[in-house]
Amino acid sequence: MDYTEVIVKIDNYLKKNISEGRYLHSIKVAEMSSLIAKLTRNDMDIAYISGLAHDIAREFKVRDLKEQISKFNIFSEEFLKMPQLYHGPVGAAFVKEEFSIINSDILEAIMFHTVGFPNMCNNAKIIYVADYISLDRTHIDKGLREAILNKSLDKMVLDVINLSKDFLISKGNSLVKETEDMYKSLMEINFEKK
Ligand SMILES: Nc1ncnc2c1ncn2[C@@H]1O[C@H](COP(=O)(O)OP(=O)(O)O)[C@@H](O)[C@H]1O
Repeated sequence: MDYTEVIVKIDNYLKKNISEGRYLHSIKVAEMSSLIAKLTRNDMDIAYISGLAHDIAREFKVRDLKEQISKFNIFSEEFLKMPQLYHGPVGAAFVKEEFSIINSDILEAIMFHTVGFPNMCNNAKIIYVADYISLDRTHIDKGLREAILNKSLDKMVLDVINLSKDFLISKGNSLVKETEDMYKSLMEINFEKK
């Protein structure tokens, strides 16, 4: 895969098809993804491409998202009740079709970026964290961002799950099963073996 060519194609698509605010967010997530990949010794180009494309389907019509989610049979009932979560899997299918991207690390990262998934690959963990702590996210201050970036990748993910949980609880909502299961699997890896 020619990374530069793919980045230019996705960038051109985003500039034409999504709002300016969402485009700026996509660039910031791409930059943060690449930084996290560097810090955790993962592939920076793969992370950048995934971050850039993660929200490619965020502004698709709800009717289209609903129509396409039926292709996926891995999501929980709770997830399926929330069309605002569908843009991950639908976006992954879209980049495969539109840009012939077959790299599974990229597709998995786009697919699971909003709620995560148990045992997802490192690149997917990177995008999950980057989407929450990118520089355009005003609810994260510099100190908290730096504290998260100083941790191992799994502990970054655990921090983001905890922050999302607090946020959702404050709004009267809760984490979907995918995120809860990811939390449990990470706790087993990080703490049970001690
Ligand atoms: N793990 C989760 N469980 C349940 N709902 C979630 C979870 N993560 C995000 N949400 C909700 O899904 C919606 C979309 O989230 P997201 O795509 O991260 O928003 P944004 O447009 O800010 O990128 C938000 O309303 C958010 O509260």
